[in-house]
Amino acid sequence: MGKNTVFSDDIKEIVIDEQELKDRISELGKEITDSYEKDDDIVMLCILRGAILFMADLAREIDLPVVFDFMDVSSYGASTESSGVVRIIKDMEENIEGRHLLIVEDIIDTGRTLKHVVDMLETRDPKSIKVVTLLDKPDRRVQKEMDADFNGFEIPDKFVVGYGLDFAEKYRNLSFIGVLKEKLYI
Ligand SMILES: O=P(O)(O)OC[C@H]1O[C@H](OP(=O)(O)OP(=O)(O)O)[C@H](O)[C@@H]1O
Ligand SMILES: Nc1nc2[nH]cnc2c(=O)[nH]1
Repeated sequence: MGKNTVFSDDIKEIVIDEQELKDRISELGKEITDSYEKDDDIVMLCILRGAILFMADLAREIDLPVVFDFMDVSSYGASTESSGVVRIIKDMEENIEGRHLLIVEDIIDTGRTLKHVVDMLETRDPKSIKVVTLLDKPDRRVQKEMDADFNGFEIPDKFVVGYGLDFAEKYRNLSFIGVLKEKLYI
């Protein structure tokens, strides 16, 4: 398991290891770079808190000038099941009217969080909205139309932690994506 030995006893399974994350994020950076023009005005919006590590690594693989912004949104609380109620805890700061918006998510699960964020930001008249997600759980989608423009990995219907994703705020600093042992959810 290498780093993060403090969590070794908690992990049942590694779903995506550190090298696989690195390689795919590098490819995503190229795909995103190729999808814009060199002089496009792009705001990269990190959806806190889960997407923070992905945003940091992805931004360095995008060969375009980008502006960073952050929005804190929460729907899971300390549970592994979405509450269905999406709360905006902190709005973004940039004015996105007439600019290209790239939303950076760690995971699209039911799609409720993304739907809420996209619907809200569309009213601010950006020139375009694209979404990049590291992980996608298509089997869990409630909001069927909520697919990303760029998608790192499709994963099965398992609650995952690591590389930004938490369970009750823990495990975000794991360098891989994994599944916890069942006893920890009790
Ligand atoms: O597609 P959905 O079912 O809406 O789930 C996806 C959202 O759930 C997680 O956020 P969470 O509310 O756990 O906040 P966090 O990123 O601060 O951990 C994750 O970061 C996504 O934003
Ligand atoms: N940590 C974590 N947060 C999520 N939010 C939606 N799905 C997930 C998941 O599998 N893991």
